[in-house]
Amino acid sequence: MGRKPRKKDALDYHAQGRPGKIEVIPSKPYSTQRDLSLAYSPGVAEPCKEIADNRKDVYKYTSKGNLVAVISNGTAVLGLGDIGPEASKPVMEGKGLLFKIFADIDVFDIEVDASDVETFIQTVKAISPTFGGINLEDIKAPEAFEIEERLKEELNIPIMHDDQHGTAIISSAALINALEIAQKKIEDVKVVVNGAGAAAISCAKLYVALGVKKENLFMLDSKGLITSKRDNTDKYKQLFQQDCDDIPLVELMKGADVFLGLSKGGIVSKEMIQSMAKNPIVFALANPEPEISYDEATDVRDDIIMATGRSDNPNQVNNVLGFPYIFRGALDVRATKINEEMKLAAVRAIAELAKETVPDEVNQAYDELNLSFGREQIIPKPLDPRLIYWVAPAVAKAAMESGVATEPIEDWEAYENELMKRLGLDNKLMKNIVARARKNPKTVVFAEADHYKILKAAHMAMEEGICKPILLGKVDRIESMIEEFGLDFPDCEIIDPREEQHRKKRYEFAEILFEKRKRRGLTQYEARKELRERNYFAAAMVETGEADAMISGLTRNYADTIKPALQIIGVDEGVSKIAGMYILMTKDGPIFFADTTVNMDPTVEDLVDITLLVAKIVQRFRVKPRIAMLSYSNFGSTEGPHAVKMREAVKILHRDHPSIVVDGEVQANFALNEELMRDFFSFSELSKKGANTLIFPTLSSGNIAYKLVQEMSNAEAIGPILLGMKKPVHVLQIGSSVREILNMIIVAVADVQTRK
Ligand SMILES: NC(=O)C1=CN([C@@H]2O[C@H](COP(=O)(O)OP(=O)(O)OC[C@H]3O[C@@H](n4cnc5c(N)ncnc54)[C@H](OP(=O)(O)O)[C@@H]3O)[C@@H](O)[C@H]2O)C=CC1
Ligand SMILES: CC(=O)C(=O)O
Ligand SMILES: [Mg+2]
Repeated sequence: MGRKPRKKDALDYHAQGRPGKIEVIPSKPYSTQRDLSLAYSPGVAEPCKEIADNRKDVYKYTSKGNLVAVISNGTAVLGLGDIGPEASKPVMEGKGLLFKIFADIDVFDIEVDASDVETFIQTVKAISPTFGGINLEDIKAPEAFEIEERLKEELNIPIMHDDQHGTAIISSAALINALEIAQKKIEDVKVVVNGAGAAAISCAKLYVALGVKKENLFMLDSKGLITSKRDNTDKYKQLFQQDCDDIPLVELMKGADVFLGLSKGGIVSKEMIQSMAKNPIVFALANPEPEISYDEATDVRDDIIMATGRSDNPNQVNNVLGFPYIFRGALDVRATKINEEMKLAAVRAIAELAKETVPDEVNQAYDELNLSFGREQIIPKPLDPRLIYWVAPAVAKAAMESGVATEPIEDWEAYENELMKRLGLDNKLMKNIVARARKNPKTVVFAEADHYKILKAAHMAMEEGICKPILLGKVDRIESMIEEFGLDFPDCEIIDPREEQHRKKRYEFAEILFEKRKRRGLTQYEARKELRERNYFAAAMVETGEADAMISGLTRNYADTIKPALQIIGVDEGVSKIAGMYILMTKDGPIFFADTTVNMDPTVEDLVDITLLVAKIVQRFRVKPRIAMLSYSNFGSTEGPHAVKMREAVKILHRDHPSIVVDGEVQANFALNEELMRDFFSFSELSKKGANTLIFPTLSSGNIAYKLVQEMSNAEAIGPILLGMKKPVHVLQIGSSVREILNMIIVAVADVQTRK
């Protein structure tokens, strides 16, 4: 389980580079005079006139149909309370990010300085023509109810207050499944709802609609149980009032079957959980701190079915499972509202999806062998890619059946394909690798731990639960840096191999080196001397299994760093060449580049070996490699030596490894564009789907290419990933950033985990 992020890291994350989390990117060409005259005056007048004649054409000529406003006035931001519109902006940008990555919906986040209902409503109404939908967020009750009701009546685009309905939908899906596991009937259960705000009241309403009896539902606000005897409640709270005197939470919890917390963190005790009925269902959903932590609650009851709103616990009951897909479905049929039928369709879809066999990629993302429906899987995981094509079509269908869809879908198969495409592949690879790494962290030895960037990246990886670091370097220097930068490495070994206390270990390691090199001119004395050097010591730790992987290279040249690892660990069986690969995280998915770091001018045989190494690692990352052997020539169009050697390598690969999808020699634009391939070279496998793996004729072409792509498209480059070593050794580029080092650690851990 990952630790809570440090305050500084959270602040740096938001402040670094372009501040915030969202930017606007043009979706049309804009580089020529002609482009500009189409994009703006005079060309832009044409769509304006069309829309003036027919308002609906705004969907045809502008981004409205895929643009949602996430709007808040900052009066109930997470569980932080009324912190104002500016302070709510990080959350709203965060929602925008989630809308984009999970459902490809564009978002403008809008923070309105208006806590009075009327001003807020008028503001939203005035800006509503811009948007295809409106997601109201973090507005406190009871104002939130009136705001949503009025806007729904007065506007005819989908509007949803996420904290009310998103939460109600997800927690209802979770409740249905939890009750099934607990073998309890919804009409019999006693439910305690702590909190009587926007989220709690909406959840309670849906629970009652699903069968919970009102007399069995006890709701509390900050002043106690909602009863008919109180005069400080409002009409929304009164829906759930009990005709009795106040009963404190601690008493209400006794014998309760379900606890739903939508209030604030840390107000439920272990004793309260202890006092609940058999198989208690506890949804402690306050953010960021739940009413009781997952660990505390599961500590006292083995029979508990426990959920929180957090991503670092099993059963994340959070509206992120709902709002992206509910809006996706609503926008795709151009629904005029989000109605009860659509919400119930989402509940059913989410509840049912949790019972489906979990695809391997979801298991891999969470490093589980077999996630399956049960106490720790009452709802789907947020990274489950099926959510979009389960929930959005269900919502769209319900909109059509209930008569609020204005653009009905006819071809459902095509729609589902479109949804899958929308999801893209962009950073799924990394998300999956990180999630897997966190489940099974490995020991990584850092040969240059007395460098701030290494310490920082190692610390971040340790905090993320990705690795257990071993730090090599001058101990006093490392310790003073740890102190200076406010880091903290509990239970972490810090070793200076030169120190006398490590002589015995050094000599043991030296024997390994001596054995391997004694017939190549190395004396025992020299071997012992070499082991004072940290790269030798680190390599020996990996060789003996004291560490799982090694990372070095930030401060020394590549050849000097790799030599000790080659001498002590050596290359993998059957491997004659090592090679270096980069992963470029493009918006169309990861593209693998090789060889970018080791072989200057590979021969045909070298190219075959490199291709096989790359194919293997790409498969280990659970991506099916589609390999292009790149050139300036296409399938024999020129006879230059670099074109010929790529062609020859393809011949050998086709002959000896027919199962690998590889082709060439081919130019890069053709390799990456299946349509272009189809037009000219439809005989090639790459015409079915473009390449995701690029092999270059020389080190300079590979190295230049990845750096160009990295700089010009802002794609994140991960690497160089060293291929062909017997054990995981990864060599950084001199001057790598903290982020690049962190990515390398993640890859190193994945390398350990995916070796047989
Ligand atoms: N996991 C998820 O998906 C979601 C979680 N939430 C979380 O739910 C919480 C509430 O959000 P929201 O409904 O939007 O906010 P609101 O401001 O509308 O409601 C907050 C409610 O909590 C009550 N409350 C505060 N302190 C206590 C207490 N000590 N005991 C009992 N009740 C208390 C308030 O009481 P009073 O009425 O007396 O002021 C109020 O009814 C937040 O922590 C939020 O992060 C919200 C949406 C989704
Ligand atoms: C998850 C969410 O929307 C909230 O806590 O407010
Ligand atoms: Mg919210």
